[in-house]
Amino acid sequence: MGITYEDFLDLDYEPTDEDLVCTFRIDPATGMSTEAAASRVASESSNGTWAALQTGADFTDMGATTFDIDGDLIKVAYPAGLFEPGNIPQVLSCIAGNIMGMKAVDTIRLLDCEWPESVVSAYPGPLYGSSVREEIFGVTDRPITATVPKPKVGLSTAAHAQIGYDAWVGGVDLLKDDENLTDQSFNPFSDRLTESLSLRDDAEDETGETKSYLINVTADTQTMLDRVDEVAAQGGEYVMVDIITAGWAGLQTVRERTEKHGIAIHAHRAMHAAFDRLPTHGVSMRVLAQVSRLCGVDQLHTGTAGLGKLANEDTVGINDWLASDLYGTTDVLPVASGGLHPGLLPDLLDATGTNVCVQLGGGIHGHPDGTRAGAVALRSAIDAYVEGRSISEAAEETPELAVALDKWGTETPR
Ligand SMILES: O=C(O)[C@H](O)COP(=O)(O)O
Ligand SMILES: [Mg+2]
Repeated sequence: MGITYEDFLDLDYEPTDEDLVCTFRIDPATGMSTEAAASRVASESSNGTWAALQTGADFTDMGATTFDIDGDLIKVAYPAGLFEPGNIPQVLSCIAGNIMGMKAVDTIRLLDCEWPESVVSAYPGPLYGSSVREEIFGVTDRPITATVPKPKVGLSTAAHAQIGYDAWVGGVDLLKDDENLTDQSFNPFSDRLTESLSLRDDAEDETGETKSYLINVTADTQTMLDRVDEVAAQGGEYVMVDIITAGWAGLQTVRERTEKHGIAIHAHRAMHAAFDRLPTHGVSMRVLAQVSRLCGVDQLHTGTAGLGKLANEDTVGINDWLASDLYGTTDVLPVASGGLHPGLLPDLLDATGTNVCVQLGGGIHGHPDGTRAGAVALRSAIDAYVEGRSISEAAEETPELAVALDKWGTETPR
């Protein structure tokens, strides 16, 4: 039986509960009909190719079906049996593999996936999700907060830990490594872990509040596992992984190890914009977030609803999906980060709600009176929002917030 690409188009097909349904936006190549391009997408991403096959060999039909075409949007149904259980790299090699570069389409963007339970049940999902707020910090009614020491790299270990201390005693919950700080000579991983957790303990003693640290373990997989073990041995509650640059396979292996230690995963998405920034091509952040939830990250950067320094994106829509029911899979706590300062908090929290983590780097360490004042300004803005007080009222009671508002107002930085 020859397979030709017309075999992959059936506008009468009704997807089953077992199918993974993907929505793509396509721009057919010149001279190619939308139907032909849509069929090639289903073919190349499942079991077909450009030529009609005449092998004559028997095979299990794992072909996908394009079943809906609506303008430049198409829907493709994939049989669950096409996907190896628990193997995200293989799933993405199907639904975001060759089709991203094939000539049959000038551009193509994977917009959304509707995941069947049979695929989802093969993944661990998050260990904590948004319950990190209560389970780790005992917080139920406010966002948790984080800060990245700046300059993002180059600080000595002692300076990094001291900045963390100043932020913790100022009211911030989490110290966070930046995405490109791992184990460099100026700030070695093990030293940074030990010194930061030691000052974390001091800050807890001083404030009576739980404090924690998002240390970046990103590296080759074995090194990441060793670092997870090291964090666990030193009493850390989190690890941070640059999930795009570390890769999905590495993340899945780290997730297996964090399960053993009861450690939460903070997912930074550096390099995501290589896939999701162009509206006509690539893989949407919505799909990257879906895959991250299956792999089991607890916290994930999802943008700032257009308010910060990063390009605008569907932060709220992605956050809603991360909180949605997915056959009982634990949710993910969204992280708003990138160009935020206290003056933006009311609008941000109006958009995202308070079941989030809010990270400020420059918005704390750029405070005219330094890190501790910047942390006080952030925390007072958060507390005011939760208590229903306006930020200007809060500023009358908290001079550090007044100084931050005087410096940055409510303007969005670039
Ligand atoms: O890693 C991040 O999220 C950013 O580096 C945040 O830094 P910023 O708050 O200074 O933009
Ligand atoms: Mg950063």
